[in-house]
Amino acid sequence: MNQKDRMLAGLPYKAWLDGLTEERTAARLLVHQLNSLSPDAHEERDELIRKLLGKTGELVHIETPFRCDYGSNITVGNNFYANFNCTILDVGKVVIGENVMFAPNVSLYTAGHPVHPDSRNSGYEYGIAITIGNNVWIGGNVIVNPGVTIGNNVVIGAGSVVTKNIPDNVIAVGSPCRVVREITEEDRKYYYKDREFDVTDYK
Ligand SMILES: CC(=O)SCCNC(=O)CCNC(=O)[C@H](O)C(C)(C)COP(=O)(O)OP(=O)(O)OC[C@H]1O[C@@H](n2cnc3c(N)ncnc32)[C@H](O)[C@@H]1OP(=O)(O)O
Repeated sequence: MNQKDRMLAGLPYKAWLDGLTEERTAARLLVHQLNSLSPDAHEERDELIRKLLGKTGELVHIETPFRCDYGSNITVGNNFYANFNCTILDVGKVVIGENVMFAPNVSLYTAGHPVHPDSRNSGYEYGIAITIGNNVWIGGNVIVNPGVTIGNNVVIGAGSVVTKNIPDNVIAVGSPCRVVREITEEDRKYYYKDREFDVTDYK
C-alpha cells in the first residue's frame, strides 16, 4: 500500500510522501481560486466546487471562505448548504447526506495525531472517516472529531464538540456533545421554541 491508500484506509501514514503534498497543493490552488471569487460569480463558484469535491448532489451551495485538504475525499448529497468559514480536513473520507445545513464555522476533522509525543513525532498521522446522515442541521462553531457518524434527522447545537456517534432523530449539544432529547411529531408545529407556524403553505 502506498501512503495515500494507507491514509484512506484509516492507517497511520506519512502526509508528505507518494504525491500527497502535490495533491494538497493542487487542492489549495482550487480553494484559493474559490475563495477569491466575486460574490456574484455564481456559475464559476458552482464549477469550482464540483471540480474540488469528490461527488456532489444537484444543489450544493458553499459560502466562502471554505477550506479543505484534498476535496476529492468529500462526498456531498443533494441540497447541501455550508455557511461561512467551513473547514473540512478530509484526509479520511467525509460522506455528507441529503438536505444537510452547516452554520458558520463548522469544522469536520477526520485528521489527528498519536497522543504520545514520541509516536506523534514519528511523523505518522491518521484520518478516520466522518459520516453525516440525511436531514441534518449543524449549528455554528461545531467541531466534529475523527471517526464520528451523525445519524439522520439530527440537530447539533452551536458550539458542540462531537466526539462520539450521534443516533437518528435527536438534538445533541455540548462539549463533549451529548443527546439532549428526541425530535418527535410534536416538534412539527413549531418553528422556534413554543412559537407555532402561522403560515398556510406549511403546517
Ligand atoms: C495538526 C492538525 O491539523 S490535527 C487535525 C485536527 N484534529 C483535531 O483537532 C482532533 C483533536 N482530537 C481530539 O480532540 C481527540 O478527542 C483527543 C486526541 C483529545 C482524543 O483523545 P482520547 O484519549 O482518544 O480521548 P477519548 O476519545 O477516549 O475521549 C475521552 C473523553 O473525553 C471526551 N473528549 C474527547 N475529546 C474531546 C474534546 N475535544 N472536547 C471535549 N471532550 C472531549 C470524550 O467524549 C470522552 O468523554 P467520556 O469519557 O465522557 O466518554
